[in-house]
Amino acid sequence: MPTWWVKKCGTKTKDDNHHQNKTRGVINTRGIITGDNKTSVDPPTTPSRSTPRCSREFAGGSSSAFSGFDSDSIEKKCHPLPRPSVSSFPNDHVTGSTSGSASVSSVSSSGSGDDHGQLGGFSRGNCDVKFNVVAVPRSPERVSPKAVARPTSPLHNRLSGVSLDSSSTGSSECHRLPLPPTSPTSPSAVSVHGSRIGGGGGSETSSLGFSKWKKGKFLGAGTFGQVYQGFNSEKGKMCAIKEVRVISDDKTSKECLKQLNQEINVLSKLCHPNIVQYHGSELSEETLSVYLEYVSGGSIYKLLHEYGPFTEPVIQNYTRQILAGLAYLHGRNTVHRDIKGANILVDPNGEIKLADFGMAKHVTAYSTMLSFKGSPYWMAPEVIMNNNDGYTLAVDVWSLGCTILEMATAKPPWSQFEGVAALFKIGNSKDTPEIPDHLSNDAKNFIRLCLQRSPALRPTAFQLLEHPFIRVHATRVANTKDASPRSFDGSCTQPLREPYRGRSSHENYLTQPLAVSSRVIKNPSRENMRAITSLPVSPCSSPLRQLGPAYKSCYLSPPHPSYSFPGQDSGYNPVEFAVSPFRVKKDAMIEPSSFRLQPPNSPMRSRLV
Ligand SMILES: Nc1ncnc2c1ncn2[C@@H]1O[C@H](COP(=O)(O)OP(=O)(O)OP(=O)(O)O)[C@@H](O)[C@H]1O
Repeated sequence: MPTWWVKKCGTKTKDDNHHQNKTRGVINTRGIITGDNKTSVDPPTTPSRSTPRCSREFAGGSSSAFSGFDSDSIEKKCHPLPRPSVSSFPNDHVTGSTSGSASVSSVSSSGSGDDHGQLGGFSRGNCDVKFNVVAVPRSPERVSPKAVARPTSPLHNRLSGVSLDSSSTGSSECHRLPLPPTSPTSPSAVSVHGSRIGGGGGSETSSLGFSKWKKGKFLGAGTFGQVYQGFNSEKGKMCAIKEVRVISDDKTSKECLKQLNQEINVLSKLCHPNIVQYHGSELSEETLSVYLEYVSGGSIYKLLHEYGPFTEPVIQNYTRQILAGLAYLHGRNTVHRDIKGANILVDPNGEIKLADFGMAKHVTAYSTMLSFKGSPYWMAPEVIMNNNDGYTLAVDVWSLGCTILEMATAKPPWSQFEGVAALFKIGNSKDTPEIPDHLSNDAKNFIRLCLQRSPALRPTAFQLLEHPFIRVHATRVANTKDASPRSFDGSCTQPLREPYRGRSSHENYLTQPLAVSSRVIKNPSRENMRAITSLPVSPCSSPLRQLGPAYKSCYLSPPHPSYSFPGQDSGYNPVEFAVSPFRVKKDAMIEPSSFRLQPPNSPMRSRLV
């Protein structure tokens, strides 16, 4: 074990943990909601939410302002829906549009507009394929091929009044267009924008220009939209279609669009075997749809819910892959901000796919995030105690530690605490979550490293790839002659695919992280953290420090899972977060009961008001 692991570990004994546990109070569970089990529910036919279920941010005012998509950072730049751009594709890319339709580019995850260019050289099958958000005509008779050549096009009239300014993006590159679904519920999706989708299968647009992608069964509802299976009846390929209804004068819709747009902006630049692949997006008169790689196994949360805690080899295997995805993401100075079991998908071969990038954010060397985003139980202390200090990529490392505990126990850490009590415990105590005794020393050490309260002390995702807990497993996989997946026990799953051009081996991929442009991000030090503290004041600070007006319009992330087991009072109350307003009042720190339960069908999961 490298010495720095030991140094960083801040070795804790079992007794320490035991002592910490004794100091905790336990607040009972008040209810359970379904998480991924939402899939069994019929999808809503309308957005129906009068308020966002959860925007997962505390940034003031952002929930209602579609202009200025992201109010969370000091960058203060928008995350616009892409604006129309000239369509200059060859024949196989665009076959029709209307006077009211537009091909619009999706660029810039954060408005910072820097280093994404480095993605250009990477490819994973279909990764060189880019798509646009496409405004689709409402009815077929309005299709006019001439419209395709327009240099600009008005945005969808449903989005009038909504700032979709993308001037900050500075991109005018043309993207290939996605295949829109033809759906019984989406009669407008008749304009065809041919492109490859789902792994470089070439154009899947019929000669008539009609999409072969059909919206299929409802997979589940997230905070900001519904997810359906998509099927191409010609190719037999599947995708996941994430959909948000477009209602221009509806705050919920705006918030959902903002969030989905954020996801498009980030995902469209990523290409990695452990990150759900973005295929394209499409704006119709009624919906904004995002086409994603379909991952049929469901989320880690769902697996935990159905099968119980994972064994250590599985945890090792999954953690290695999550880390690989995170290292790639962080190498692009992008932070996920909502790492948790519910946002990590597993394919039938046990391959991990990070998903749900609605919270993801690009950070630069000169900026950091100051808003309050994420899911409470997986949230890093510095996020909760966001007292103008800001935070960086290390928040994902903390959340990874929480996710490992989640995999080991089928509960998130701190689940014995409710609402503000949990936030307080994470943000304002010196405790660390209990680490199950049955885990190996390597696993415990790894978790402790991730859960160091000081973000500066947390290893980076790159460094963690070298940890014995990961290395042992990675070596075992690399040495496996028959690399095909044989079992689901974590010991013999498919090795990571070659993700980048020019990289020759899995080992190489694991051990040679991409260049990180920011010193702050690559190896956050105290010095860097000090630099961060000099940044402008956050519009929204910690809910534990200042329970004032700044929290109006701020939202907490839904802690998706309903971890509760027979005879077990976890204290983790998903209802609080999943369906009820999460009200933080001045007395909330003292009186957790100020979190009020809402009717189960309440549209909003959690919200600070
Ligand atoms: N690419 C995908 N392939 C298969 N299923 C998916 C895919 N993306 C999402 N899902 C499923 O769709 C459902 C909704 O996912 P979504 O990411 O919108 O929200 P979530 O992560 O469940 O919740 P939240 O947005 O509140 O974090 C989940 O059950 C998820 O497992």
